[in-house]
Amino acid sequence: MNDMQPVGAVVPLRVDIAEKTFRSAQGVSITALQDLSFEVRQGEFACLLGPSGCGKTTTLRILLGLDKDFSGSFQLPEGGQLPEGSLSRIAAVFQEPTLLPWRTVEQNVRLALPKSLRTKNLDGLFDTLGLAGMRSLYPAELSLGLARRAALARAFATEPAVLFLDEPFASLDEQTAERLRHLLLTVWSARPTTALMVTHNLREALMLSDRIIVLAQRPAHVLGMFDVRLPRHYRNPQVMSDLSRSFHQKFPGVA
Ligand SMILES: Nc1ncnc2c1ncn2[C@@H]1O[C@H](COP(=O)(O)OP(=O)(O)OP(=O)(O)O)[C@@H](O)[C@H]1O
Repeated sequence: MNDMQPVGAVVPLRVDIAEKTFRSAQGVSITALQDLSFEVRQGEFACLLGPSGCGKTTTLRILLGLDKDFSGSFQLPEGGQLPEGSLSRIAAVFQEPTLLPWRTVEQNVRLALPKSLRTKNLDGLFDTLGLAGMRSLYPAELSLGLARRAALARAFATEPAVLFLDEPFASLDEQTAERLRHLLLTVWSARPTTALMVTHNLREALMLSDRIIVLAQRPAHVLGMFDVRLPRHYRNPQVMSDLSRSFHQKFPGVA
């Protein structure tokens, strides 16, 4: 667990999805999730790790309220100190940064805020993410890495109770991805909100997580948990290699 006091959440993220089946017009059914149950504790950073096509994105879409056609239930973190006028307790970062092309970086971030907070001081957040000099640029002027940073800034600016990330560093070169992982940790550690990130990168999961939720092949259900109860600054290359070995002993053939 992180050392900082978690903020913004007083209940865990609790997921109990009995079943999610996609049905095509031709009558073909694909059951993506079955008996998927797990919990992410308050202020914890968890990763959902599983093979391609097992149902990770489907799970996030349900938790984000984008797909209501499933059986089961879930509970999102709530409560805590909501900034006055705040609308959203949920923030999400996707593979595609989904920035509005006709708005600057700063406008993209501020538009995610409730009206009463649009003038909030964001200097610290932009500085932390290395975006201080990019605030007036338009998305088309940004590299992919910078656009992902802007998407992170937009998510953290809202001070969410829960943060969902769906492979936010996919399709970046490894050096850029690594820099962004460190930036994500820095900005998250300043205000550790409950976070659930989808990845199929074990190293990334071991570096970022308090806990890894390991999913089986489709239909997704939990194979087991791997807790990384070690402060992140101790996770040097040797420790990471030991963690990776322990993970493979516990989950042979996964990742
Ligand atoms: N709208 C849809 N209609 C039909 N099948 C779908 C739909 N969306 C997803 N699926 C199927 O559900 C299964 C789970 O998909 P999902 O995208 O959740 O997997 P994933 O674990 O996120 O994969 P990846 O790691 O490759 O992104 C896959 O077999 C996929 O083909």
